[in-house]
Amino acid sequence: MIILDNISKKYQNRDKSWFTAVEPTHLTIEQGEIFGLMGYSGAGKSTLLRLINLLERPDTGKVLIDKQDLTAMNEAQLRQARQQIGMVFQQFNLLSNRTVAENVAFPLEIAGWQPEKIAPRVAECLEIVGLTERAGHYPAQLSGGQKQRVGIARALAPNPSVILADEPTSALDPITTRSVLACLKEINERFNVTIVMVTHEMSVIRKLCHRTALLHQGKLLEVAEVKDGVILAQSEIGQELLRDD
Ligand SMILES: Nc1ncnc2c1ncn2[C@@H]1O[C@H](COP(=O)(O)OP(=O)(O)OP(=O)(O)O)[C@@H](O)[C@H]1O
Repeated sequence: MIILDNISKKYQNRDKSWFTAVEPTHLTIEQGEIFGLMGYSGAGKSTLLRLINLLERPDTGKVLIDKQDLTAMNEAQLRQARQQIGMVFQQFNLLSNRTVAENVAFPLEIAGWQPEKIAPRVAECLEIVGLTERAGHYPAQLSGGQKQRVGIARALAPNPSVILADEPTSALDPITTRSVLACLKEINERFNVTIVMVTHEMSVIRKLCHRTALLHQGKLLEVAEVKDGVILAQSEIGQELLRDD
């Protein structure tokens, strides 16, 4: 369902030399999977995630989602295709001057939903994440876990087939992390939404993911299965990451 075909990304350093953040990578992520991207800091995890929805443009290769080639699209087509792809951020990225309900409504307004369809969809999404009671509150009045659940409701609102999550629980304590992971898992199971998630927390991969990619210095070392909460990594770096955990 998501095919990354030979994608790569370089950045230019201040001295004009080039730094490769993601080496040419081929990766297939199945519909309905919860797929992890793990690796040490600087491995290229966030860059790879942002290449999936073309927040970063790849230098080489193609990104195919549901057989649509995002890399071949013009801006208008890409805007349309991105409605299939929600995003959840480590620091939530909520609009502080909008209420919870207005935050969740935001992507629907941008996508041009008919006004009368927005309120019921917002109510539905807030119910899914357990925040119906907080609809009229502002982000500053919420706990970190509640803010992240608003972020998840916002990502879910346009009915995406894919949610990209960049360290969604890194700013949260262990108990709040558990409830946010349960929320993501429920969304995956109920709506068959594919979730691709960057995390440096092995426990998050163990609890949630079906498979995980292991990245190191911009290279995809392996794709490991997660079976009964055990990450079946074969590579040396994979073993090391698991030992350090
Ligand atoms: N916009 C940019 N310009 C220049 N270099 C960048 C840019 N974005 C990322 N990089 C570099 O690319 C490399 C990979 O970064 P990336 O954020 O993808 O890694 P990561 O695995 O997510 O790391 P972390 O766990 O620390 O967030 C890093 O060395 C980073 O400094």
